[in-house]
Amino acid sequence: MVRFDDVGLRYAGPSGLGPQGPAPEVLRDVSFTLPQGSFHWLLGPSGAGKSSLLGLMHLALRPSRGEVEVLGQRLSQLRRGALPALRRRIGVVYQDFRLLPHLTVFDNVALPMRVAGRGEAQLRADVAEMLRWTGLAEKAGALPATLSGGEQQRVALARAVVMRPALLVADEPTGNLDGVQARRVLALLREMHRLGTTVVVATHAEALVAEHPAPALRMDEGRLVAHG
Ligand SMILES: Nc1ncnc2c1ncn2[C@@H]1O[C@H](COP(=O)(O)OP(=O)(O)OP(=O)(O)O)[C@@H](O)[C@H]1O
Repeated sequence: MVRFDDVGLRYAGPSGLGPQGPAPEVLRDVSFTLPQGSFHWLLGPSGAGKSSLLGLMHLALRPSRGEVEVLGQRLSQLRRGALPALRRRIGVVYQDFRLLPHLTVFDNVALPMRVAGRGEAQLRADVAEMLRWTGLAEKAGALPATLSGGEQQRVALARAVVMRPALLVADEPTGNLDGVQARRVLALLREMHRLGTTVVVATHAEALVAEHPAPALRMDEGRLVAHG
């Protein structure tokens, strides 16, 4: 479950100021609840605040005001030391993949498990399963630069879900892909939803949204203008 209650966000330096004085609020009065296991599109024009909203959801950002609750934990009440464990339950996929170029496909997908200190036997089994699921078993030893965009995004998706997150957020995950590859990535995101994960996908791809009707959060100028 994800709950935002009257959330505001400013990108300010430590002084609370932006370059031109008090930093403006890029998110304002945002309130919504996403039930566990739901699938939502996150829509809105460029600059509406979609990435900022996702950044709050996957705990890369903290709200300037209001409450963010993710997977039953209120951020305002969370001890700092508890943040990494909560983050591990959230998978993130970005438009630009963000793979580590010097690591193989296998090692990119294995990274979250290594960071979490998982044993090598479990890691090998889980990574292999994720590579099969994303159709990349043959590419385990390849470096990201030798893959197509669609393949790289599927590696990023495998890495995002290898820890079996309860929440998966994707920021324009199909923005750099052609129609066929975009559909393939979306099918995997929907499969995660079918398996019980809460999924939120920010996109400009109206055609993809039309093909896959689902509830949507719609942002405009930092406000949530529709939810349903
Ligand atoms: N790190 C940052 N520092 C300062 N301002 C930022 C930062 N990131 C985003 N913003 C501002 O916050 C507002 C919302 O940006 P955001 O990236 O969340 O929108 P978006 O809907 O995701 O846009 P797009 O669809 O183009 O990715 C914009 O005015 C943007 O300039």
